[in-house]
Amino acid sequence: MTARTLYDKLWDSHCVTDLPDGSSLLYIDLHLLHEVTSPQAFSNLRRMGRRPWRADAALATPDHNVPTVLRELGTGGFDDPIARRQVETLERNCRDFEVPLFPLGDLRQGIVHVVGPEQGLTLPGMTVVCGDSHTATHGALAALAHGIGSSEVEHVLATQTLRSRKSKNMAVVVDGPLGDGVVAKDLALHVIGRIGTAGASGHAIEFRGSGVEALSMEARMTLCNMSIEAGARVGLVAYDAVTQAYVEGRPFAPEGAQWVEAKHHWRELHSDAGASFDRVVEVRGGDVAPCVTWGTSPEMVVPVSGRIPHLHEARDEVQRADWSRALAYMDLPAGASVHGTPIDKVFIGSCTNARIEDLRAAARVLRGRRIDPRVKLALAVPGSGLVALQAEHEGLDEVFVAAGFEWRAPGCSMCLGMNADRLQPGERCASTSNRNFEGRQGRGGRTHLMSPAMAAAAAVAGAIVDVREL
Ligand SMILES: CC(C)[C@H](C(=O)O)[C@@H](O)C(=O)O
Ligand code: SF4
Repeated sequence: MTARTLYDKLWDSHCVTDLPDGSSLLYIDLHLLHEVTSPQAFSNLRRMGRRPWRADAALATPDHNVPTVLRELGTGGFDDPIARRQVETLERNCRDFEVPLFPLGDLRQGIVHVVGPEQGLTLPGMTVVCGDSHTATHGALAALAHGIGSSEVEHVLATQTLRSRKSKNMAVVVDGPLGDGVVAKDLALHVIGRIGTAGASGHAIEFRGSGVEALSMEARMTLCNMSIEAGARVGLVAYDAVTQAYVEGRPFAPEGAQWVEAKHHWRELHSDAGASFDRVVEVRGGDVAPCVTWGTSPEMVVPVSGRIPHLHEARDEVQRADWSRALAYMDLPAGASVHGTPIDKVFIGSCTNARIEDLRAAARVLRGRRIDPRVKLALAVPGSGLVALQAEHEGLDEVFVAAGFEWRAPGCSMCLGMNADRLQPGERCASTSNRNFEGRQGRGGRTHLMSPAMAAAAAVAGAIVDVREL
């Protein structure tokens, strides 16, 4: 048998049939839903008199537009009528269609991409979809996971299958461990800086090599989460002892004889020796530095000791125009160093960096320190109620609050401008999220993407600094 990649194996084991137009029908094991991309799907089902094919293979939780303070319906936080209606609609749809829901107030509620793995709903070898591009996150567990559109949400609900086209295989091979103070977020930004935001278009990325094997599950999720920012729909990491240890004992993970059998199957979830990749990108782990974006795309990124490029360094006219526009929007001069750029707000959260390890990393920097008076607002937003509980158990909330941060309730929060947590026009934010396009965190807001420890360091310094020097 020919050697197959992990992606090939996952594809083959879920392909129901190949269709005449070159696409295939894939069986979907887990369907995650949130309030923004599901209403239309449910209302179409209702109109057509259809029921979900397997409601128990779905899980819904509100995340994008939930307030992170005063969350009860009827209190001040929920003053946006559209947001409120979407959350109420999700609750009603889940009730009517018998789809399991972790509602607001449930300790298990949170950002879907934090909740799925945390609950053991996302398991190795599965296909996982959600009406959300950052579904790639779940690929860290050796699952074939990607975002789908609203009409596909309806299709998956009705049939438990998805029409899909196979991507090419790409390997990002990380040789050797990351240096001290350098984390998966830096690696993701480093790779995107090298290959660009379209660099992995049409490919499924498998992150591999000793530098990836050394990463924790949380870190692997951060890495896969940002595959979409490199143009890939899918990010993957092979199953190994780290995956097994993470999954074991989670609420929905298999138990007893099923656990033993599952482990046996999961052992195959890696690319065969000799499997060929259409594209290979090699990174030396030790070459990666803490990274910070300076522009309005994740590829506009430099090491924190680096400087913003000069316009004449652009590869062509198109890039020059993009850089010029980005610099005007960000109000930064070409050629300047990013180090020392003053910031107004700090956001530690999102499906990229709101897991327990991320909060621990930020708290380690903040312990015994205060945020700089120039910082108007610093938010720490755990990715789920259970992450919050764990953090509180470890006293991390107290570290954040003592440093001057606000400790908020779980949701997407300031990752995107869909709830009350926003930047004001012109404000500059050190953010652990994944997107920095114009207006992403609020109209006129300026985003600098970085790791949790770097964001914490920026909060303390009131400016972008290298966490390793703090
Ligand atoms: C709202 C949702 C469809 C969107 C996505 O697909 O990614 C959001 O999560 C984002 O990060 O921009
Ligand atoms: S945290 Fe941000 S990136 Fe993740 S799902 Fe929410 S809005 Fe999208």
